[in-house]
Amino acid sequence: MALAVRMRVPCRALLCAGAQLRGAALGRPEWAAGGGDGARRFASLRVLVEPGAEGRVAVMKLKNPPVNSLSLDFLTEFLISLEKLENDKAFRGVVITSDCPNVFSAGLDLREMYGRNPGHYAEYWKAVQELWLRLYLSNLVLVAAINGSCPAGGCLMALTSDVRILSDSPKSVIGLNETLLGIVAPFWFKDTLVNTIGHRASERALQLGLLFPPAEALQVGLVDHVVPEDQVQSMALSVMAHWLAIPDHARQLTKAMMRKATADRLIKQREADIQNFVSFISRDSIQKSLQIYLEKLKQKKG
Ligand SMILES: CCCCCC/C=C/CC(=O)SCCNC(=O)CCNC(=O)[C@H](O)C(C)(C)COP(=O)(O)OP(=O)(O)OC[C@H]1O[C@@H](n2cnc3c(N)ncnc32)[C@H](O)[C@@H]1OP(=O)(O)O
Repeated sequence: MALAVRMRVPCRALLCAGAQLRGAALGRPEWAAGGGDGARRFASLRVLVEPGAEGRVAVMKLKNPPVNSLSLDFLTEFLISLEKLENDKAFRGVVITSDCPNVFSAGLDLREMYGRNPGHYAEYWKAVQELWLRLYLSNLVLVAAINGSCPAGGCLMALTSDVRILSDSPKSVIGLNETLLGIVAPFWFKDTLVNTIGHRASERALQLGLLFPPAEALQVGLVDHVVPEDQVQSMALSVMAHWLAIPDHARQLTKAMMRKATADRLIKQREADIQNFVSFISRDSIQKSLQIYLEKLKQKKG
C-alpha cells in the first residue's frame, strides 16, 4: 500500500484547483449527472463518461470535434473527469475512446503551441505533463479503444493505457510522428514508447516519425489487438473483464512497480522540462515549422 500511496502525483490538488478555476472562468463546470441507471453518468463539454454494462467500468468518450486535439480546455476537462473516476471507489476500470469519427485524437493542439506567449506555453505544457502522469500512474485499469487515427500526443495518451485495441481501418494509424513536424518528442514520450515496444523499434519509429497501420502496429507491439471497427468497444470491455479478474491491490502495486521509475524521471524535473519546452517551442525555426505544418493541414482540404 505504501508504494501505491507514494505513487500519487504531486501538486495534483493544485492543478485541479487551477483547472476548476479555469472552468469557472469559462462558465464551467457543467457536469451533468444523469438520473436513474445513469446516476454515475456525467459529462462536461468535451468528455462524456458513462457506466459500462458491468457497472464497475466507465466508458470515457472524448468529444472535442473535429479531431480531439488536446487543447488546454480539453486537457483540463479530461483531468477533472479522470480524477472523479479515480476518487469514486465504484469504478475499477475505464475504457477511453473517441466520439469523433475516424479519429481517436490528433494529439496536442497545434494552436496551443503556435503564436502564443511563453506564459501560455508553460501553462499548456504543465497540463500535458499532468495528464500523462495521471494516466500513466492511474490505479484504474485503463483500456484504450482506439477507433481512428492516433498520432503523436494521441499515441502518447494511448500508450499510458494498460491495453490498446485498434480498429482495423486504413485511417487508424498510430505512432509518435513528431519529427515529421520538425519537433522532437520529449524524453518521457520516448520512455513511454521504449517501455512498450523496446529500444531498437522505438529508435526507428521516433527518428522516422512512423505512423503504423494496424497490422504493423500489432506486429511491433504498439497495440495489443486489432479488430473490426464495430468491435473495438466490445473487445475493450471483454479485455477489461479479464484484467478485473485480478485482485486490485496486487495488480495496482505491480503496475506501480513497473512504471514508477519512468514517472519519477519526469516528476523530478518537471519545472526544467517546462522551461525546456517553452524555449524550444518559442524558437523562430520551430514556430516556422509549426506554421508550415498547420498550413499543410489546411491545404489538404482544398
Ligand atoms: C522539448 C520540446 C518538445 C516539443 C514536443 C511537442 C510535442 C507534440 C506532440 C503532438 O501531439 S503535436 C500534434 C501532432 N499531430 C498531428 O500531426 C496530427 C495532425 N492532424 C492530422 O493528421 C489529421 O488532422 C488527422 C488527425 C489524420 C484527421 O484528418 P481529417 O482529414 O479527419 O481532419 P483534417 O481535415 O486534417 O483536420 C480537421 C481540422 O482539425 C485541424 N487539426 C488537425 N490536427 C490538429 C492538431 N493536432 N491541432 C490543432 N488542429 C488540428 C485541422 O487543421 C483542420 O482544421 P480546419 O480549421 O478545419 O482546417
